[in-house]
Amino acid sequence: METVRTAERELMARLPDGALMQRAAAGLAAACADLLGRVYGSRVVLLVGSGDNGGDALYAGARLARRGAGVTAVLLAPERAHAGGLGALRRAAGRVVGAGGDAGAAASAGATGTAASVASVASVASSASAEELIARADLVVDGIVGIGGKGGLRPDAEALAAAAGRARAAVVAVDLPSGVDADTGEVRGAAVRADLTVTFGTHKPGLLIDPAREYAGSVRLVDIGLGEVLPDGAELEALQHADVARLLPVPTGESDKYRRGVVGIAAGSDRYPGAAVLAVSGALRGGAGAVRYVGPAGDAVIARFPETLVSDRGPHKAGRVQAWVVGPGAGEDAGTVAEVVAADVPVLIDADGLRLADADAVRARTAPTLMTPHAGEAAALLGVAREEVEHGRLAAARELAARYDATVLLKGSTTLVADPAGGAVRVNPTGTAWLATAGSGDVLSGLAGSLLAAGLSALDAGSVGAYLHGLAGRFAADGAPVGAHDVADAIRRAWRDVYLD
Ligand SMILES: NC(=O)C1=CN([C@@H]2O[C@H](COP(=O)(O)OP(=O)(O)OC[C@H]3O[C@@H](n4cnc5c(N)ncnc54)[C@H](O)[C@@H]3O)[C@@H](O)[C@H]2O)[C@@H](O)CC1
Ligand SMILES: [K+]
Repeated sequence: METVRTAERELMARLPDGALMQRAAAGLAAACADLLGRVYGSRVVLLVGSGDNGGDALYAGARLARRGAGVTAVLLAPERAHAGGLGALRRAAGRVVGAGGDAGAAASAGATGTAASVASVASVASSASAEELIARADLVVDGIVGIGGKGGLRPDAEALAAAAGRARAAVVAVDLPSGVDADTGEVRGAAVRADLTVTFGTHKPGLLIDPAREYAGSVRLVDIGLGEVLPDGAELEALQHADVARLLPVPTGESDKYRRGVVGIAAGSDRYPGAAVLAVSGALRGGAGAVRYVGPAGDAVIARFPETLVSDRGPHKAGRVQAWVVGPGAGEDAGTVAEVVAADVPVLIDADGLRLADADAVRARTAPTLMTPHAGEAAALLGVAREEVEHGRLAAARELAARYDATVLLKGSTTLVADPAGGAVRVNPTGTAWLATAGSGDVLSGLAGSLLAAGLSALDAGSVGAYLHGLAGRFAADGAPVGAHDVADAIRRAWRDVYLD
């Protein structure tokens, strides 16, 4: 968040005092009003911490109060609440209570002057009343902590977050849900669960990554003018349709099947022939001109996809390919994995291949390598618990990329693609929970491998593959369970959706 803070400081220096906060509060109040539908007569509770995040909430609350909402601010640290915001709310006839505070005492505090006087009147109260207010509210605004938050929520804040979670009210988070890490998406303790997050200036990386993404609800960005001062080189980026359309390999008049790239699939085993069929099904839809299959499941592959070039000799002898995919359903065939890893073309390593590949051999490769672990596989490679990866996806993807000197596509609730050279990590925006189905990863590895063979870089092949795969998953599911082969079938529709958009 240092980049955001620096940009804010730079912009603030050029603007009148408080201008940014006013922009933020105006956007926040508008989003709250949209969510409420009818502002007049609605009950709004503001959860107010001791920083500027609370200030945003107070100013937005004042705007809602002027439009006839009944607004009550619950102050976590009455003596340190944003004084200007508190004054504005008071002038708009809003009420103020301490976090443990009772509404009656604080109503009188609201009539008096400074934040300090609020502290003196509201400190006696029963903790039930703040929670009762929250229970009766139509809307709860979480201004406990924003990008200045450190560590998990403190116990009094945690109690308010829990009360908001139980309430029937809609919950709007200011800038980010309090308790989530804005930089990494990590959630290490209690955090507010929001229906909507109104974030200022720029998308905070954490809001795009699970588990934080789940806490954020839908995210609305309010432009406060930071764009002009934010440096290029964000830490995260998400491809859009137009980006993907530009990257899709499309044949020209000069193309023949070899120029379009041949992808080799070394996958499947006697025990798991299906993995080979699914990887080939993805590869056939990825834009390569031909798919070569090497392994013991040739009959099953040919039966389903007669266009596949099947070989039962090892990868070395299978004929020229522009990229290899190795690992899906490979069982214990370490020899094939080693042969592919030694090839001097781009290689995608997935599933069993990740376990079987020799780390030094992967690092020694000179052509690009794309590794596609899910959280469990990534955890095994890193030697940590699976939860460690799930809670810190960004760090795990970066760490693996650095250790293996490979591009890493970390699959899961939020799919990330990290390059070993550093630079922005790509977050896939198209994922869907329906893709958590057996064999879906095999389809993705074939698809991304095909894109590699067609000439995309490992970063582009991984992120375009994940994008199409996610979209295909959505089309295939359409609200009902899907099998991996349905996803493979829907890749063509996803491709058209992107390309013809
Ligand atoms: N700087 C700017 O130019 C702008 C900032 N804005 C708002 O200001 C926020 C940042 O404000 P601040 O830097 O004052 O920081 P915050 O308000 O995010 O939080 C800092 C305060 O919270 C307390 N705190 C820290 N960790 C806590 C925890 N775990 N539990 C409970 N309390 C904790 C600290 O003691 C400190 O007083 C942004 O998120 C945004 O909402 C907006 O008004 C837009 C403009
Ligand atoms: K917040």
